[in-house]
Formats: sequence, structure tokens, C-alpha cells
Amino acid sequence: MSADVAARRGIPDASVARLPGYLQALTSLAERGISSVSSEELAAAAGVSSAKLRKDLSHLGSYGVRGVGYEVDRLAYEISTALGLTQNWPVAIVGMGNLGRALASYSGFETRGFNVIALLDRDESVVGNAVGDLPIRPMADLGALVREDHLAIGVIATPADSAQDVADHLVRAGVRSILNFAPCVLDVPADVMVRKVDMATELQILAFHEQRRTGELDLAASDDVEGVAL
Ligand SMILES: NC(=O)c1ccc[n+]([C@@H]2O[C@H](COP(=O)([O-])OP(=O)(O)OC[C@H]3O[C@@H](n4cnc5c(N)ncnc54)[C@H](O)[C@@H]3O)[C@@H](O)[C@H]2O)c1
Repeated sequence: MSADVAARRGIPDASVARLPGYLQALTSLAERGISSVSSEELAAAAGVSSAKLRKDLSHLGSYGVRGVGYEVDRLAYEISTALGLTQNWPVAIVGMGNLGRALASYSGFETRGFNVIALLDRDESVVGNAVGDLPIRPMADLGALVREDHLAIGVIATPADSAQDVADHLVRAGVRSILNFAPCVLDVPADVMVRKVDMATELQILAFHEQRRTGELDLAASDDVEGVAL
């Protein structure tokens, strides 16, 4: 799906990973009625350097106009096309516990290219309940969702010890793109793409930098103290 489209166009993975950020920045500029933007402004809005932004966009064949910059709508369309977002992708969330329900309740996916078309769980006591307008369906419905509703992306929001089983189930049903929230590594065929979201990992990276910063501050403070003593 999206990464495939980008890969076929020869866009490096690191650039693909930054495209959603550019698209988000462009969308908010468009909402504010801004029709053109310089590479410096767009780069600042997306939190990257303008050199990196220009390089990333050159992979799409977008170079902007000297002195004018980029047309906001046009660039948003080009990025959406590269990401495969000119159509909405049907998504199913598997695991309707705390996380699954929170994801299912979020209404913002649709404007960003994704329709959550189904919610699934193996627990018979929750199957039949609804989150918003969508009923929770049994896992046995996965095959029909792929065949009839063109389900493209499966989101795994089950405990880690069930995630491989769910991934196998998704793959057997014909799903080729999986977003995994469970803290585990999934074994899937080579043609299946898995992306992992792990808030704890992100927090650990922040903790590392926070610790380093605190260490530097402590060091600076002790230098000051030494300075005073001398
Ligand atoms: N990635 C993140 O940042 C992040 C943040 C919070 C939680 N998590 C992870 O999300 C997952 C879900 O957490 P939670 O608190 O919502 O759990 P939960 O226990 O509240 O819900 C899990 C749900 O998955 C269902 N389930 C279990 N095995 C299944 C299977 N084989 N097929 C279908 N459904 C199945 C259960 O019936 C239950 O409804 C956990 O792996 C947790 O570690 C990740």
C-alpha cells in the first residue's frame, strides 16, 4: 500500500516517513487560507531543515518556484498521491480493549485517508457491542471483510501474547499491511508490511535524552561550584 507506492517511485524510506508530517503542516496551512509557502516556512512547520525538506520533495518531482515557494494545495495533492491517500483505505482494528476502543472512538482518521470499517475481538462477551456506530465483530468475519469490503490494513490492539495469532489470522485473510500496537515482534511473510507503534519505546528515548540533559546540567553545576571554590 502507501509505502509500496512510494517505494515503486524510488522514494527512500526516511523521506517517506517525513511525508505525513509535511502533509499535516500543509493541511493546517490550507485550513488557515494560506495558498503558498516557502520551503523555510514549511520546513519550520514540519520540524525539519529546509535542505532536508527540499531533498525529500525533489523525490516527488516537486521543486517549488524560486521566490514563491510551493503551492499548498498542489503539494498536498502530490504528497497524498505519493502516499496513496487519494483514496480512503479501509482499516480494521483487532482487540477491543482499552486501546482498541480509544482508537475506534477517534474520529480524525477519516480526514487523513483511512476509514475504520470494522472492529473485531475474539471475546464473545464483547462481540455484538458497539463503539460509536460500529459493532464489534467476531474474528471469523475477517475473510469476508477482505473479500467484500476490501479491508487493506489491520491494526493489532491485543495483548502481546495474542498478537502473532492475530497477525497470522490477518495474513491468512489476505491483509498485507499491519499496524502493531502490541509490544512484540511479528513474524510475517516478506510481502506483508508491519509498522510498530510503541509509546513506551518513544518515552524511553525521551528518558535517555532527559537523563543526558540532566547529567549535563549537573556537570555544569558542579563546574560552577568548582569555579567558586577556586
Ligand atoms: N503501542 C502503544 O503505545 C501502546 C499503548 C498502550 C497499550 N499498548 C498495547 O496495546 C495492547 C492492548 O492493550 P489494552 O490495554 O487495550 O488491552 P486489553 O486487555 O484492555 O484489551 C485487549 C483486547 O484484545 C482482545 N484479544 C485478545 N486476544 C485476541 C485475539 N487472539 N484475537 C482477537 N482479540 C483478542 C481481548 O478480548 C481484549 O478485548 C497491549 O498489547 C498493550 O501492551 C500499546
